[in-house]
Amino acid sequence: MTKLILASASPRRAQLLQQIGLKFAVKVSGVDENENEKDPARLAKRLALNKANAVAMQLTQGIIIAADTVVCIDGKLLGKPKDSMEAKEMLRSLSGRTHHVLTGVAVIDSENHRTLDHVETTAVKMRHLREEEIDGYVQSGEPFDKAGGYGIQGKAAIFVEKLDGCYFNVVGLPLSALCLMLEEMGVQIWGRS
Ligand SMILES: Cc1cn([C@H]2C[C@H](O)[C@@H](COP(=O)(O)OP(=O)(O)OP(=O)(O)O)O2)c(=O)[nH]c1=O
Repeated sequence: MTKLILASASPRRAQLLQQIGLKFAVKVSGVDENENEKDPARLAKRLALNKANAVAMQLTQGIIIAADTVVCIDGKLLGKPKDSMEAKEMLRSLSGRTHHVLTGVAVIDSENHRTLDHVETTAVKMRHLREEEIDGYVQSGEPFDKAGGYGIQGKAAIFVEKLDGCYFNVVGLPLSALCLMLEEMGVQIWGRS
């Protein structure tokens, strides 16, 4: 059976693959995420490809899965906040408005380097956030390893009013799109375990 390798340090991505019953190994790419690209979709795609390629180069067989999630509002990219002040600023900018979450996904067959990529976009509308809610949320520590400074799967669930698109894409891996890519790569999704 073809081996799957998740090129990610994100516990969320591992959990999402586990949720759909896939068995996989984890190999962290360690790629530098500082790319000089302002277009959100191009950035998410490039970083996903960089992560997948970095791991594919170290292997001779197996299908590599990598992803990168970015948050975008008013054409501005929001990465992971570096401190509380930045986390609060991000949340204030998302308050009462709709933003977009884009996840770039790359799937590479390390045997022949055949590559598939995809960018999935989800629109997320947050309700108005009161200043004390922003403070409390930032104090919880949840924002810091997450693009846009929030995790929809955690306490920030109560901030989300409406979502248009794939929920799992916001958490870090668009599962339905990913499975179509894996099938295109010849991976059988059902009956693997
Ligand atoms: C918007 C949002 C992002 N996130 C997370 C998903 C990603 O893990 C993270 C964005 O950072 P990424 O750089 O995409 O991923 P990562 O650094 O966590 O892991 P790796 O590069 O090794 O794969 O933000 C949530 O968990 N929930 C959310 O609601």
